[in-house]
Amino acid sequence: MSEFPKITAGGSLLIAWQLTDKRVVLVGGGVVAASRLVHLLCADALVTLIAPANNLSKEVTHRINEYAARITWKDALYAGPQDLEGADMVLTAIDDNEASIRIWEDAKALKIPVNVADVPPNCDFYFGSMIRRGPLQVMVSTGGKGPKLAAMLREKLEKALPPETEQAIDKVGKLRAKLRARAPGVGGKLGQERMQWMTGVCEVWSLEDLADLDEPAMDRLLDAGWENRRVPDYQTVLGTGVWWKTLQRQWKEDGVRWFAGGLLSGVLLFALKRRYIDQLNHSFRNYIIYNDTRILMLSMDWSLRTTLINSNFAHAVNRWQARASHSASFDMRGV
Ligand SMILES: C[C@@]1(CC(=O)O)C2=NC(=C\c3[nH]c(c(CCC(=O)O)c3CC(=O)O)Cc3[nH]c(c(CC(=O)O)c3CCC(=O)O)/C=C3\N/C(=C\2)[C@@H](CCC(=O)O)[C@]3(C)CC(=O)O)/[C@H]1CCC(=O)O
Ligand SMILES: NC(=O)c1ccc[n+]([C@@H]2O[C@H](COP(=O)([O-])OP(=O)(O)OC[C@H]3O[C@@H](n4cnc5c(N)ncnc54)[C@H](O)[C@@H]3O)[C@@H](O)[C@H]2O)c1
Repeated sequence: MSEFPKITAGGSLLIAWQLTDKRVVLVGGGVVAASRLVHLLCADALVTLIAPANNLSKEVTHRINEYAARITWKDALYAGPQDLEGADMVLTAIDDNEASIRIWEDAKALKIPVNVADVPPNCDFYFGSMIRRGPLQVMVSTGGKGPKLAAMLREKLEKALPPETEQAIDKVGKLRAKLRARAPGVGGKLGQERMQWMTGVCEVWSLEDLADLDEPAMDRLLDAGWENRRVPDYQTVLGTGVWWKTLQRQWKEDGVRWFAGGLLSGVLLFALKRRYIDQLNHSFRNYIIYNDTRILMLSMDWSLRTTLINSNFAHAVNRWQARASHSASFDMRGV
């Protein structure tokens, strides 16, 4: 058994190719070309699109207009190697096999990396199924074995990503830039310390904590943490503000349940009040005193109480009994 990880050969090299302002020639104007165009524009490439006007897909037409500054459109069929001059990458997505093979050969002669959609032997690199969440990009590749499965797995992974992923990455990016401003330079002891400290923050702070970082909190984290070469936790950096944050988070997570719970308790309380409290209230207010005995009368209305107090008691009780017999429950207690 080796202490080093076992190598699984036969895969692809998955890399994040930097295409900003590099020239990419894309041949074809159908739906596949449209999806290639999206990937290229997301990577800030400069695109030369070669495709005749008569078969342009709606999306490709839309992109040409939307990104006029980034896309140079040649309304023509692929003409030969001169079309590839100065390109850093070539992509084809056309329904003409022979033309595809010619483009592949021309690109090879010019040593330009090329992808011929759906023709694995004519690809220096394959596309994969992509997740894009702000700065986060995930590519699922099955090494050409099952593109549809790749797309389905991508959907599963997408659902598994925590919602604060994007923000957390953005905030870490800002924090790292601030850290570099305080401790500039490449390599050396300072570089080691910087990396150790950043690693510590990422390990100690949850994605949610990181996503919550604002400018002042970043400065406090750097003042208290980096300057002393230690990693304070979220609570320490936020101070008393942590209570407010916790409340906000719980509201975000559980707000709907809180609201429903509140509503339910309200309704329950209201019902209870009507059923018991009102009755009690009523009974305590509606007593009469007869021969020094306080007589409580439940569910007795005000008019009857007034009658009882103001008139002959026996007469009133008779009236009350008459009412009680077909309406309220009653109770008479000496208190
Ligand atoms: C991931 C994705 C990215 C993209 O292209 O942007 C992509 N194909 C996608 C969809 C897709 N492609 C096909 C189907 C039909 C169902 C099926 O066959 O499964 C579906 C499903 C659908 O359409 O839903 C047909 C197909 N594709 C290739 C062949 C040729 C062959 O296998 O020999 C054939 C058969 C043609 C035939 O039978 O005649 C070849 C390639 N397709 C690749 C990428 C590369 C390897 C990716 C990997 O390693 O997984 C590779 C090698 C080269 C390349 O094109 O770069 C995109 C999903 C985007 C998304 O939705 O997320
Ligand atoms: N990898 C994938 O995800 C995937 C999925 C489906 C299809 N495909 C393959 O990709 C290719 C394109 O698919 P599509 O659905 O976009 O096709 P499509 O028929 O919609 O479009 C083909 C485009 O290529 C253009 N074209 C044809 N010959 C040309 C040439 N010599 N020069 C310049 N432009 C030319 C046409 O004018 C048209 O705009 C097909 O070979 C298809 O099998 C790949």
